[in-house]
Amino acid sequence: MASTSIAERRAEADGSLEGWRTRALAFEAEISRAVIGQPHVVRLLTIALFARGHVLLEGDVGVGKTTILRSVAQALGGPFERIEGTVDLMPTDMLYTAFVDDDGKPRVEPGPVLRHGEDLAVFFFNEINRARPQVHSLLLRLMAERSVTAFGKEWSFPHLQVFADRNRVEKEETFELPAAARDRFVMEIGVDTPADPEVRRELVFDPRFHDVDGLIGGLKTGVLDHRGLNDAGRAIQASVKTSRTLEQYVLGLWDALRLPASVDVAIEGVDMGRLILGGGSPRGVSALVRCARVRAWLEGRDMVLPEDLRAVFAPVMAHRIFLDPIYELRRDRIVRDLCAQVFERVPAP
Ligand SMILES: Nc1ncnc2c1ncn2[C@@H]1O[C@H](COP(=O)(O)OP(=O)(O)OP(=O)(O)O)[C@@H](O)[C@H]1O
Repeated sequence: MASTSIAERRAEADGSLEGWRTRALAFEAEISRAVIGQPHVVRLLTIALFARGHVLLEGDVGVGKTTILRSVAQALGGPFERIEGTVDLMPTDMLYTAFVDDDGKPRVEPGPVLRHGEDLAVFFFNEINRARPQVHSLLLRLMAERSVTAFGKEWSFPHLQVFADRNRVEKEETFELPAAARDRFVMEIGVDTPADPEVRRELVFDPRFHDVDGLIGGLKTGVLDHRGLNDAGRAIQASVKTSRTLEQYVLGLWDALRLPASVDVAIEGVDMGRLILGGGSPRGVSALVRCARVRAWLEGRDMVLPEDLRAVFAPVMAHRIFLDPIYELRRDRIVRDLCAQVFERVPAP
């Protein structure tokens, strides 16, 4: 135990990528103390953090989405703000609050995005599909440019990570995110109820999991320094290599997504010739490679392998595939089959 912590401290002290990796694994372990049965989701969120991309979590009601995102914010440390999506939320509510104070004077105070100045580390948008499109477009700018204009000046948030969640059950009074907005999320991660009966038993019978504030409050904070993530992310991208054959493989996967019939992908009840309206932008495919590099690094390698692409493929690519509207209702199953078959049909190096 003692020797691990000395090794950890040494790794921290040298500030190298190996030190960052040690801390990234400690970060995952910390989150997994509060969030059980979701190692896959925790790994994907860590990859997104180091790929410097925003994330949308989607799942049934009460599967722990909020708990996961709050745990990430707690373990990361740094200023954290959260807003609830509602139908009457105005874009300006993200930026400032106007009210009449005790002396009857009008006052304007910074809202959640501006409250911590430019050091904001995590902005969590709860139930994003309950907010109206005007709010989405401000969020979009914040995500794409990490900046907003308010109080007559430009604010930039160089360390900002946006997390959003939406439940996939309720469709009443909700506003779907436009395709362009979804493309700005580096990943969309599906969260399901854990399948393991032992994990389910713990979730239901262990009172620790009934008290979210206690659960999250018990986590260490500042396991990663949010101010160093941009540099660490850049160093990972520069140091993890892709071979020429792997690059060919990525281009092959990309082609297969755009023209699935060309590699004999067949999905029951689907006319493969008309299924795809748009399949993966260059932004999407470069996000795939960025995330695969981070995944390789977390696994202790400096070379991307096909398994790294496979690990991040669906969360990075699925939401960027645009289908003919007649298939939208069956989207989840179709896109899952499509991604799986693309991997089967395109020969890996
Ligand atoms: N895998 C998990 N690990 C730890 N706690 C969990 C897990 N899944 C569910 N919970 C517990 O279930 C409860 C509901 O979780 P939470 O509020 O995070 O769900 P949610 O998916 O955000 O729900 P909603 O869609 O209503 O916002 C909390 O008490 C939380 O601690």
